[in-house]
Amino acid sequence: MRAVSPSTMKQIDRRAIEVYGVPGIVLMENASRAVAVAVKQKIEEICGKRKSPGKVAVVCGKGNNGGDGFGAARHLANMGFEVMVFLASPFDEISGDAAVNLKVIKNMGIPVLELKDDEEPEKIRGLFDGFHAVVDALFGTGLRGEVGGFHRRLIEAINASGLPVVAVDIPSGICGITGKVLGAAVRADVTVTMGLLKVGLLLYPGAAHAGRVIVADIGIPHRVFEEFEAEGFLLEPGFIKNYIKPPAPDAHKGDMGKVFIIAGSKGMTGACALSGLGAARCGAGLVTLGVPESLNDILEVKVTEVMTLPLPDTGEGTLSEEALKPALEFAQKCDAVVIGPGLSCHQETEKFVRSFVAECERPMVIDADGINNLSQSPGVLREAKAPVVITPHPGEMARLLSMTPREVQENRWDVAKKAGETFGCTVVLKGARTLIYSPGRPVYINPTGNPGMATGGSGDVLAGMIGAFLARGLDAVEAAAAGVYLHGLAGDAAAEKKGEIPLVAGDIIENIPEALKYLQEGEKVYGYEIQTYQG
Ligand SMILES: NC(=O)C1=CN([C@@H]2O[C@H](COP(=O)(O)OP(=O)(O)OC[C@H]3O[C@@H](n4cnc5c(N)ncnc54)[C@H](O)[C@@H]3O)[C@@H](O)[C@H]2O)[C@H](O)CC1
Ligand SMILES: [K+]
Repeated sequence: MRAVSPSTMKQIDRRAIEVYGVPGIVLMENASRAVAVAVKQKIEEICGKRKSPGKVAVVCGKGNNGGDGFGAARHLANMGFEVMVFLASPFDEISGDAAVNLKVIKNMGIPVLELKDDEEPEKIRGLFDGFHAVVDALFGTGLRGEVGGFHRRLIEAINASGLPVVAVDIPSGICGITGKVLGAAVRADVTVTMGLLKVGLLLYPGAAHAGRVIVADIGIPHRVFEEFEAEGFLLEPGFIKNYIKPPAPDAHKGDMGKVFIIAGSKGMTGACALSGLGAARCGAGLVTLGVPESLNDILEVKVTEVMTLPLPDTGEGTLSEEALKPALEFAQKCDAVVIGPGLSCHQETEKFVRSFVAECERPMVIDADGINNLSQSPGVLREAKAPVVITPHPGEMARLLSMTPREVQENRWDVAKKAGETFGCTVVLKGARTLIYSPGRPVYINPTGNPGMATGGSGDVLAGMIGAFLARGLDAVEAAAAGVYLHGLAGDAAAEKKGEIPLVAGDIIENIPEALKYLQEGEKVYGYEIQTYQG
C-alpha cells in the first residue's frame, strides 16, 4: 500500500480539485463523514450501542484539518451524539471550506467554544471532563515545525483526558514523513487518514501515536494517486504473495536455487546453522555452509538438511585469506551467496571479505560481520559485480556510515536512503518497522515482527531467508521484501504461541511454514492491520 509525505498528499489534493474539478468541500465532506463513523465505532466498541450515544469533544485548529473536525461534529450530532467544538483559533481566522462547515454547525446550534492562547492551564486540563471521546482536528498535513505553548498544553490535556481519541488525518504534533514528535503529539486510539497512508503513521514514534489506522477514500479520483511517486510503500501480504510461489510439480532441488552461506568462527557456529536453516525453510533447493576448516566437524553434527564446505582457517577458528579462491570457485556454482553471520572481524577474515565482495559474481546478502569487515572500506560495496543486499542493524549501519547508533535511529528514513545511494545497493535497515531501500524505488516499510525478535541469531535467520529468495530468482529488493516480511510474520506467529520474552531465533525458523501458509491461504495478518473506509 502506497504511503506519502504530507507535501505529496497536498499536491494530490490540489490536483484533484484544480485539474479534476472535485470541489474541496466535497473532499472535506467525505473526510468528515469517515471521521464521524470512526468515532461512533470507537465509542460503541467501548460503551456498546446506547439510546443516547454519548458526548464528544471536537478540538479544531484553524486549517482544513479543523474543517474536517467541524464537518465531523455535524455528522456526529446527526447520529445523536451531544457534541461540543473547542476552537483553538480566533473565529475570524477560519477561512475557506473550513469556514463553510463552521458556519453550518453554528447554525445548527452546536456549541463552539473559542479557546484563547492565554487560557488558564487548569481550565485547559479540565476541558474534557464528562466527555466520552475526543476528536483531534488540530493539525494535519499543514503542521510546520514544533508545536508550542497553548497548542502543546491542549495536546497534553487531550492525552491526559484518558478518553478514546480519534485523530483526523495525522495525530496532531506528529511529523507526517518522519513520524517524529514535534514538541508534543496526540496519542490516538484511531487515526482516520485521508486518501493515502502518510509515511509518518508507519514509523515510530508516529506509529505508536496513530493507533489503529483507517485509510479513508474521500473521493479523490484514484488515477490521481498514480500520477505521483509515493515516497513509501507498506509491505502487505498480497504484495509478498506474488513472490513466494510454490515449486512447480516437477521441480527438483537444482531448480529451487543453490545458496552458499559463508559464516562462522570459533564460538559462533550457531550463526551458521541458523542462517542455513533459515534458507532451507524458505525453499532453497541446496544450502551449503562455507566455514573455517576447524569448525567443519562441529557443523556436520549441528546441521542435517544443510551441507558444509570446509575453508582454509587461520588456525584460530576464523577464515583465512587462503579461503578466497575456493570460496569464489564454489560461489560460481551457486545462485546466491550470504556472507557474514558469525564470521568475526579477524584481520585475515576482513581481507577475505573485502576481496570476496569485490570479486563474487553472484547476488549477495552481506550481514553482521560481513558488514563490520567493510566498515573501514565501505567503498568496496560499490565495486560489487552482482546485486548486493546489506542487512545492518542500527549499530552496524552506524559503523558503516561513521555515525552513532542514536543518529541512525533518529533518522532511519534518511539513513536508509543515504546508504542505498552511497553504496549503490539494497539496504535493509533492521529495527521496529524495518526499512528496505534501493536506489530508484520507494522505501518499503515492514509492519511485521515484534520486540521478542531482538534476540541473538534472529538476524542470521533473516540473512539466510533473503539468500534463499535471491537464489530462487527474486531481484534484490523483492528478495529483501519477501524475506523481511516473512521473517517478521514467523516471529509474530512464534510470539503468539510462546510470548515475546521467551522467543529465540530457532522459534522463528520453526514458524516459517505457518507464516508461508498464512501468506498463501489465510487472511490472518499478525501485528499490523490497515482498514480502508469506503464510506
Ligand atoms: N483539499 C484539501 O487539502 C483537503 C484537506 N483535508 C484536511 O486538511 C488538512 C490540511 O489542512 P491545512 O489547512 O493545509 O493545514 P492544517 O489544518 O493541517 O494546519 C492547521 C494550521 O495550523 C497552523 N500551524 C501549522 N504548524 C503549526 C505549529 N507548529 N504551531 C501552530 N500552528 C501551526 C498553520 O497555519 C495551518 O494552517 C489535512 O490534514 C486534512 O485533514 C481534507 O481532509 C481533504 C481535503
Ligand atoms: K489531527
